[in-house]
Amino acid sequence: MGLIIRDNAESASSYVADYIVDRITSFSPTQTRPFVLGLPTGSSPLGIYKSLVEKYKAGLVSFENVITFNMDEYISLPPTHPQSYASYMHDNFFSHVNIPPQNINLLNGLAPDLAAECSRYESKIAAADGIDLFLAGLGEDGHLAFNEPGSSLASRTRVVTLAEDTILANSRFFDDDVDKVPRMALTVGVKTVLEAKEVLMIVLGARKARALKKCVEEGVSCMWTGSALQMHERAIVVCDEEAAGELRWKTVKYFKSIEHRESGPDHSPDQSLPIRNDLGASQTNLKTAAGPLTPESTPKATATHTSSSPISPVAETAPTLLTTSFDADQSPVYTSLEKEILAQPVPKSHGLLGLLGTSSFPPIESATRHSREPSRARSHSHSQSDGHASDGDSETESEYIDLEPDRMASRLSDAAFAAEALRRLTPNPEEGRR
Ligand SMILES: N[C@@H]1[C@@H](O)[C@H](O)[C@@H](COP(=O)(O)O)O[C@@H]1O
Repeated sequence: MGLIIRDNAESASSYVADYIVDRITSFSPTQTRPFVLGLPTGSSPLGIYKSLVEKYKAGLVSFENVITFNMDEYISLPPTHPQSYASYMHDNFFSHVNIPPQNINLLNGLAPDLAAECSRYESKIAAADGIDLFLAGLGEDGHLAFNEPGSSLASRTRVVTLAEDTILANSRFFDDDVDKVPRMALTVGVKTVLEAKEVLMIVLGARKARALKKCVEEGVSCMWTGSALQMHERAIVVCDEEAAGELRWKTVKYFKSIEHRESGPDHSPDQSLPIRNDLGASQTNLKTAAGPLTPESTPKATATHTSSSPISPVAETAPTLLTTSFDADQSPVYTSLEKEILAQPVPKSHGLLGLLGTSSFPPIESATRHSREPSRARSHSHSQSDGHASDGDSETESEYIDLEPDRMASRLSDAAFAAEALRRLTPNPEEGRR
């Protein structure tokens, strides 16, 4: 899972809008091969819709061959109700762009058979060959779409009962009257979202900080269904500084650093946008653990090994070392990050110690009287208190230090080797200086 942190809601929204436009245009959708976009509602995506409308009006993107599937809808609100998600989508997006009405898919919260409505929706997504990019928001209680705490991570489109927290949070759209908020809804399932080829989640504002922390830094849990994105191989969370407010500094530093490392000082943040490449129109961005690759940072016509496992921020650094790209002379082609890593001195110690770097450990020191004394003292007082003497208890402190090399050398059968061992195992010279 990638995490993009922007200073404020506006720049986070603009990042997402740029990302979506880039995805659609690089896909080059046609009537027979449309781009399938999953869409959310709520206050968080409003800036994204505004920006998409502006880009459409500026001629930067067309929605003519885009099919949309919305995530959820309240049960019992007619589509014309100002707070229905159908109205929301019409007012904020659909009525401002060139998407054909037949390409718009919304759940019908008034359907006579709600279970059949849910099956119809899943079948229609499947018939469209799945969702290419699912844009999502995050509820204050960590919900993804309307998958409230406790929802199965294998859930599909279905009828749900809203949690009290959600009813309270969404009452702001219903004149702050909780009684006006519908109690039930239709929602795509967690699995429906996870089956999208790519997922982008927008998270804005301090009131989402706890949920974001739960979803990014803690384990995958049905109690915070947004955390399920950790299991998606192409999921990116885009948040503002306020939403990032409860993340650990280590997490923030890590995700910001990999963005910087990929873009470098001469590149703008837009460098993190998906690549347009010549590997085929449907080729999605080759995103390494260090963030989406960029045209400049990726040599043309090279294949890059990518990581596909849901891994922790710390573990994610490792796969970036394994680019398997070769130029015409069969020499490896490294990214700037890999060159940086390869330029680092090779650790001198062995195995795991070497991987961790020599500076992580203090130099190994020989045992001294100072370091042995406490354990001896503990052992001695213990034997006195319980009244049982062990073998070693009859030894004095100086006997213990002096006799240890003798005992080890005497176990060697080869006399010459034992003598050599004895010579080496003489007590620490520091002992004599004390
Ligand atoms: N069903 C929607 C969710 O899909 C959305 O993610 C959430 C967040 O809304 P907001 O962005 O207003 O906080 O709101 C509703 O509950």
